Amino acid sequence: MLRPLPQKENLSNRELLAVLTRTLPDLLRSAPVLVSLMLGMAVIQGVMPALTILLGKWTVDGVGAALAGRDANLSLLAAAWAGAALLGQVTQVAAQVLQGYAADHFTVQTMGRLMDKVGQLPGLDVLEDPRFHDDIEILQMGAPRRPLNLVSTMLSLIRSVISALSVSATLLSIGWWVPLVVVAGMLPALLKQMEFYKLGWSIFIQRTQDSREVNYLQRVALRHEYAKEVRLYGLLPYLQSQYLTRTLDYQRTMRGVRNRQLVGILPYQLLLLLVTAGLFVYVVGRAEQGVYSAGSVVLVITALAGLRGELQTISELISSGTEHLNWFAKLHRFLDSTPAVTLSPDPRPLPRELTLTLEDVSFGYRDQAPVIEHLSLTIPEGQTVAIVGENGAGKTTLVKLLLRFYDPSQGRVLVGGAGEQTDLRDLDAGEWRAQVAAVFQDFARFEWTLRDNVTLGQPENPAKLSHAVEASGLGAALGRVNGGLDARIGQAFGGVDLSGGQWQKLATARALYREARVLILDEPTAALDPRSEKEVFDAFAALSQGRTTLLITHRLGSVLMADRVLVMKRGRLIEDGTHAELLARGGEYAELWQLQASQYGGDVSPVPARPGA
Ligand SMILES: Nc1ncnc2c1ncn2[C@@H]1O[C@H](COP(=O)(O)OP(=O)(O)OP(=O)(O)O)[C@@H](O)[C@H]1O
Repeated sequence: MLRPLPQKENLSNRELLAVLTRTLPDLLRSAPVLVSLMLGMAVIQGVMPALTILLGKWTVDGVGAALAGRDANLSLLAAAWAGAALLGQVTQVAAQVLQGYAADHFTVQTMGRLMDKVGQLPGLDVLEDPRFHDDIEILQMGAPRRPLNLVSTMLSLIRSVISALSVSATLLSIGWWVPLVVVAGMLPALLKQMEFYKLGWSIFIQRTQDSREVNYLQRVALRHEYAKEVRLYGLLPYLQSQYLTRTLDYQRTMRGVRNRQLVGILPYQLLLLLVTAGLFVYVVGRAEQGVYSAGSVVLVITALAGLRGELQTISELISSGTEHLNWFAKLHRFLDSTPAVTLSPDPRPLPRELTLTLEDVSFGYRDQAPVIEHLSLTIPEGQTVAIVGENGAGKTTLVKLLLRFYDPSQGRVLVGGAGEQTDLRDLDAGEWRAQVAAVFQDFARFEWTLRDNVTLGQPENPAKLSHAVEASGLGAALGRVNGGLDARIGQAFGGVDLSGGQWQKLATARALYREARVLILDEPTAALDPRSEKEVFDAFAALSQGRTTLLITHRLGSVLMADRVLVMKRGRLIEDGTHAELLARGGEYAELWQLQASQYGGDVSPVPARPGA
């Protein structure tokens, strides 16, 4: 039943480098002091291993000299050991403290960038684009850790490279060719290791895409919002088998990669072993001949072990750095996305009269077929208009165009009376939307207090609030909610759960509280019982006086509150007139009306008809 998601390509090395050269200066600019201090710690930590190796050599040679009765400044060496150990401890603690600061800073900064970007998207085109659904979730989850992880990885890489170079440099005391032989022996193993990491990463990428579906399966199996269907339709075995199939498949693939990695790297490890063993035998042999000191033997042993560890660390760091850079590539893609709906840089003033005009408007979502076609109509300010039509006719899409969530692909949406008509694209989107209140079909259920759910960030006006709560019918429902308007709702934070109808009343109260000049009601009473429906429509009828009201409804009885009815079919306006005119015409509207009237024994009206309607 579930289709596999399309696989995305792994970024090439050149692309990764481009992401890195954009990201690092960004991060450095955002916290120059912090990053510089962290860099300082990394450099100190980088030279520490070489210092320790040299101290080891000098100490062994010093002890040898002292035993032979020669002059050796052992107390100075002891002080140097203590100083190096102290420096190591201090830099380690300081690095951890700085990391804590950096984590806090980068989390706020990255979430801020994401939210700023969303603030620059006045429309819904980017957020509703399925190509960004995955990315937005991955970005949100990664924002608190990826920037710090990348900085830490880069600093650790710098530390490890310095450490590897300085440890190699200590081998120069044995011979100029020694570091070269060691690196030549270690490099093939390092490269092979990185190749395997890259393979692991590409499987991980595939897995991130897949994991959203696996997470979704887990959510459906475990969360309360799906529990009814899961039980009624016995979905659990299906969910379990899907979960197991996908997870076991991933584990199998990863096991294969791991095993191939372990076996594949063996010859290279063997080469490394030969080189280091050969060098060890050579140095010990030459020490026996008195060419090298005992300290030099100690130096070779510790330097070889240290170098091996550092090279292993470097390959791991490059691999995890690649992972973080892939996340940043997604961040850049989102930040660089150019929305189809853009803010006007120099918006024109809001017209005095808010008459709405659509001029030959056509629209299709993304590159899909048009869902609104050649729509032309005028809604004078103050008119109440009902929009009816079959499912998918384009009614809600029309509302999205009027709110400028999308721009028409063709034609214009204009606001204003004669002589002041202004294209919606030239207005300030925020100022225009402030004139509109809406009850959306899929309104948001914010899990806040009832009060915050109604006022939605506007200053609280007690008289307006109590009117909105009463007129929407929410007041009656409140009697059964402990805490009244201050009660928290929704289950996410242990609040009271409302019934579907109560939520709808709440959405209505929100629209009533806003007291806007244009009221949009998209199926506002679909979940209400007949008495509540009547009460809410009475409230709308009172509220719509003097306001432009667009009522989208399948309950044709409510159409009687409208001055005018628009009938849409397959994105086109096919009928336009009063209820009486359209009934008399005997077209689509009359047919729909008759159909519903026959179901309700002739009376489908929750509200008294408007005079003249
Ligand atoms: N975000 C979207 N992306 C792509 N297509 C969409 C999107 N929203 C709606 N559509 C499509 O646009 C068409 C019109 O949808 P719309 O929601 O405007 O219809 P409607 O008349 O309001 O329907 P209903 O009465 O069922 O609410 C439908 O075919 C729908 O599948």
